Order: sequence, then structure tokens, then C-alpha cells
Amino acid sequence: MIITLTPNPSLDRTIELSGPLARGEVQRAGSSREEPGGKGVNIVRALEASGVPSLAILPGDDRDPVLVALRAAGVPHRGMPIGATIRSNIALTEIDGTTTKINVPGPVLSAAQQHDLIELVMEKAEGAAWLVLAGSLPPGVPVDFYAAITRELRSRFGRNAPLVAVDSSGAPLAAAVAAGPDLIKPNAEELAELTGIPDPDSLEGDPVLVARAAERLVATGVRAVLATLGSKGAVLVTADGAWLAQTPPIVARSTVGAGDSSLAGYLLSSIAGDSAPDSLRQAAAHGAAAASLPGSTVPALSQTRPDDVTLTLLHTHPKEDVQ
Ligand SMILES: O=P(O)(O)OC[C@@]1(O)O[C@H](CO)[C@@H](O)[C@@H]1O
Repeated sequence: MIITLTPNPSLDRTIELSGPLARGEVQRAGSSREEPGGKGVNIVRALEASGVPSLAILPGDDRDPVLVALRAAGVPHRGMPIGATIRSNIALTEIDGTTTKINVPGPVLSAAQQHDLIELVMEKAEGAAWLVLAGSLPPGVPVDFYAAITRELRSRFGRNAPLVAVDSSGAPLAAAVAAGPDLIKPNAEELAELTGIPDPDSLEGDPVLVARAAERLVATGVRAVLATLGSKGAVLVTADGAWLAQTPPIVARSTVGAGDSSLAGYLLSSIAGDSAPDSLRQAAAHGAAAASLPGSTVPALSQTRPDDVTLTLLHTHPKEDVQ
């Protein structure tokens, strides 16, 4: 069982433009779609599509459009009433797949609601293989929320605690890293921010640099770093090595949720007992399949092509050079 917690879920509205985005002008959209979202929600949508037992935990009232959509789609979830509407995020996709995303803050979670949410996670986490802590934190939630959950989980369940994956950004991710999660899934920008590299673009184009930055995090106690690099592929770093996975070029339609699908691919492969590089291969295949689908549509395992992924063992540099 894989549990995800999305403290700041969203209703994702994707507007598909039939030409390039023109700032300051009225544009007629080709089409638009709405999907229940937030990173942990997308991960469970992807796992569910492949028949992997999973549960999305999120704050949200039963009649909220996000929960209604999850129910209608048969996505396993558990909402916690908050008496406020879940935020709506907007994505504008252009014909070449360029995606502009606008995310809003979301409703405040009070201290009592945060406490209840943590208790719900603890209740559902018993016996789970993974707990994924996913996305931004809503207003009112302290930046060490994910770190505190990781520590609480390990103190309550000891050696039986689920493995913890964190897919977030900024201060919540930095705080979570200090708690030594089993896996983090940064993109180039998040990895650059975490490791103090001023230019994220330099990372995206250079998998060896990505691996070196990730090695620094592994040296501080993160068990594995899965760095997703968009069309450049994905890099996995563990204490045992560093690998690059690259997919053949795809026609991208929307990159929203592609990273979430990558993480779902990694997790489903890993719980099936695959090796770390093979799990990376599945992550890359899932990410590419997701980017070729509209909106935040997630692929099923059968829609992915792991055999087309090229895996390369990255030789970075001797351990003593790690700074
Ligand atoms: O604002 P956050 O929590 O960082 O990200 C939210 C979000 O952009 O993440 C998903 C894509 O990864 C979308 O479903 C959702 O709108």
C-alpha cells in the first residue's frame, strides 16, 4: 500500500491554447478541462490506473468538487473536512507543449486541522510500504510540517515505519531533507535551490552536475534522490551509484503532473522488487507518457515504454571530492 498526503490539493484547470500565449490579449481557447489534482492526488491517480493499492489523504469537504471528482473516477482517497473550498490552479498549454502554470495559495489549515490530518496519516500509515508527502504547504502550516511527520512516523512505528518520499519545494523540502527521508524527487530548479547552485539551467543540461548535487544530499542522510529533468530525462542517486535515464523524444502536450507520474512509476517498480536503476527506468517511462497526454492525465503502466528508455551509469567523481 502506498499512502500519499497532499496538504494543499487543487482542482486543476487546463486551458489548451490553439496558438502561442499572447500576454495582455483576449485569446480564444481550443478546449479546457478540469481534473482533481495536487501532487499526491496525481500520484494515487497514476498508481490506481495501474492497479497498485494506494490511498490519497487530503484536506477537503465531501462535497468539494475535487472530492466529488475523485469519487466519480474511483480514485481511493480520504478527505478531512475543512469547511473551505480547495484551491483551483490554472495551466495554459500551447501547441508545442509549453505549459504556463499559475498556482494559488489555498485555504488556511488551522493548528487543530493540521493535528487531525497528522493523526489521520498515522492511522492510515500502519502497514503501508511508502508514505509520500507531496506538494506545497497551505497557509498556516509551518515549514517543518513534512519533517515533523517523518520524525513522528519513525518514532511511532520504529522499524516498521513506512518509507518516506518527499516531493515538495522551497523551505518545506529543505526542512524535510534534514529529517533524512528515504527518497526525494526534486526537479532541476528544486535541486539547485536545495544545494545552493545559482543557475538551475546549468543543472538541467548536465546530468553529471545533477548527480554531484544529489550526492551531496545523499551524504547528508537522504537515501535516494530521483531528479526529474523534463525532456532531458531523470537521474537517480543512491549510496550505490548514479544513473541517467533518457527516453526517445516525444510530442509533449502538457507537462503538468509529469513529475508526479515519474514518482508513481518509480514507486510501483520499487515495490514490485525491481532494482534501483530499473525503477528509474520506469520513472522516466511514466514521466514521458504523462507529458504526451493532455492536462494532468496520468498514464497506466500499459501506456508506458520502459524498454525504450536508455540507462547510463554515471561516473561522477571520487567520494572524497564531494563537498
Ligand atoms: O502548488 P504545489 O502544491 O506545489 O503544486 C500543485 C500542482 O501544481 O502540482 C500538481 C502537478 O505536479 C498539480 O496537480 C497541482 O496544480
